[in-house]
Amino acid sequence: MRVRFTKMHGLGNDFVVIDAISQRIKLNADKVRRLADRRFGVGCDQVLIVEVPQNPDVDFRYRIFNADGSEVENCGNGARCFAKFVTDRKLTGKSSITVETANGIMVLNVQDNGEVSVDMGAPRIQPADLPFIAAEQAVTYPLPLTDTSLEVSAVSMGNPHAVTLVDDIDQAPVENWGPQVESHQQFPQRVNAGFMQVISRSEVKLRVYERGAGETLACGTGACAAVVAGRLRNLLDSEVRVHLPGGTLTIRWEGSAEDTDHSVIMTGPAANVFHGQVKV
Ligand SMILES: N[C@H](CCC[C@H](N)C(=O)O)C(=O)O
Repeated sequence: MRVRFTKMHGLGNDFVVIDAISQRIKLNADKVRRLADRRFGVGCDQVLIVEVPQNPDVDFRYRIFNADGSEVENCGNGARCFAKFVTDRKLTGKSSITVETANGIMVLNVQDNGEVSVDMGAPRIQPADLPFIAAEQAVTYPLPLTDTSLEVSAVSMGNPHAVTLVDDIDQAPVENWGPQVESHQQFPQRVNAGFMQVISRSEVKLRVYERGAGETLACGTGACAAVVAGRLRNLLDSEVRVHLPGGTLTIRWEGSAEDTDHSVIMTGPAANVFHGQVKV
């Protein structure tokens, strides 16, 4: 079956986006892996499928699949690209769009300058929310690796994140620590591994070894989780510029360790790369 798609990216975190409203598509993990393959397929970090919502009060549903074929709960850069996709293709005339994902309902605002601001909802920091196996909830947890032990913060943005502070992001052994954290036995559903260098109370550098995709040039939920982790440790103010290898996101969160029930607001760009058709 031939399917129309749009290749997009959010700060270099790249996606194959498919309109499953005006075309029929049946995907399975093998087909996702083939689509995402950078040699045998189109190539991307995640595949995003735009669908009719199940909830009549919501504008769209969108599903998120990692390059390894796993379906996941949330994707920050993907949400911004989804908003640009449905706007550009006139699937909606709204600039404030509601969308349901496996994690719940989000509101996305397409701004005049083309950037998209997303209410990512409130973070969850109970270990069971990730899930993360820990004796009790804490701001940081020791996480033994083969040749060292990290101190991680555990934050769910609907999807799980383990955030580690590093002194120098460029020297951090992400290719060694990332896979060990991602598949650590204390994370039964695996985890996205974030490595954050704090520059100031309003600026950080971040690299993310993503669950199911490896190190990406940017991770939206990872940037949200990193700011939450930084605020739980009282290192960051409520608005932070997060510098990722692919570019910068602005993250706002008014919450604290005492009161996490505040939405994280992520703002950043979304870009088209090309349109195409592919046999799936
Ligand atoms: N790898 C993530 C999903 C994609 C998240 C990322 N691309 C973002 O922008 O948030 C996970 O397995 O939870």
